[in-house]
Amino acid sequence: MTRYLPIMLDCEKQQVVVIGGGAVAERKVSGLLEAGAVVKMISPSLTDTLASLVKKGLMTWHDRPYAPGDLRGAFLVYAATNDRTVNEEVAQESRRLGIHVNVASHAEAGDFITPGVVRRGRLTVAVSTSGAGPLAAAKIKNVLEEALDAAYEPYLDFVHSMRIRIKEKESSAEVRGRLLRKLGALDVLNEMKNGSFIAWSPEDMDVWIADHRAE
Ligand SMILES: C[C@@]1(CC(=O)O)c2cc3[nH]c(cc4nc(cc5[nH]c(cc(n2)[C@H]1CCC(=O)O)[C@@](C)(CC(=O)O)[C@@H]5CCC(=O)O)C(CC(=O)O)=C4CCC(=O)O)c(CCC(=O)O)c3CC(=O)O
Ligand SMILES: NC(=O)C1=CN([C@@H]2O[C@H](COP(=O)(O)OP(=O)(O)OC[C@H]3O[C@@H](n4cnc5c(N)ncnc54)[C@H](O)[C@@H]3O)[C@@H](O)[C@H]2O)C=CC1
Repeated sequence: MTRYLPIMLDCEKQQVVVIGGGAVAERKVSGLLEAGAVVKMISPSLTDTLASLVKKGLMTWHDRPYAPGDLRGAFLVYAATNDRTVNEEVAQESRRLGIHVNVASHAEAGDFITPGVVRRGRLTVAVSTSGAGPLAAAKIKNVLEEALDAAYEPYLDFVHSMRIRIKEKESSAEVRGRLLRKLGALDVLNEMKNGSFIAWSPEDMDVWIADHRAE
């Protein structure tokens, strides 16, 4: 069994080449655009949704089959045609160029796979079965979708602003560490869940910081 390394990759403004324009490519593109990637698709046909993304200028499309040379300059590659041989060729060219590649038809030919994803603002939960059962991954994802409260989004926005403020204000690593640990223990998530949370002003944040600097 391949033990994949889960990492969070910053794809903002990075060019990603997707070969094939069917239902699978459409799903991969939706995740890529959400992550701010610049998508270039090469395929002799497109789903209606992909065609409308092209029309809106949200991705580019080359209306032809894959040809060697198409992957040059890519940050990542997705081989998502319904032709295993073509996907294989795409994987080989990616390898030669040292670009990581995802192969939709037979994952083992590529070197990364796509997890099911749940997002709540800054929170990302990714589910993978290491390729054992994509539908099982989707079902587990749905369980998490139900379980993860919408309040995680404002909660993490709050944690983020507090963390930035603490890092700006505190030059001592020891005090900073103490404050960040106390921030982690602050129970504002429940207040957000039950609607009793009152937003903190920058002054409120500074008062909390001053009150919690000491051991
Ligand atoms: C290995 C992986 C590689 C990759 O795609 O990156 C892969 C591979 C393959 N999937 C196949 C089939 C299906 N995949 C789905 C759905 C999803 N597949 C996804 C991921 C992955 N699929 C990666 C592993 C993830 C993990 O670790 O668990 C999800 C989670 C994420 C996403 O795609 O965005 C998304 C659900 C998202 C959601 O709903 O939220 C459905 C259901 C549907 O289409 O509705 C079916 C049909 C039912 C079935 O076959 O089970 C086939 C067989 C092709 C054939 O032989 O015909 C292969 C090829 C192979 O097994 O090598
Ligand atoms: N990884 C995953 O999540 C899943 C993978 N699959 C696999 O992925 C493959 C693709 O699935 P779908 O998108 O549903 O197929 P599809 O038949 O809807 O789309 C295939 C696309 O590839 C294009 N294509 C064909 N030859 C090409 C070439 N030489 N160059 C560029 N583009 C080319 C077609 O024009 C079409 O747009 C399936 O054959 C299956 O093996 C299927 C389901 C889920």
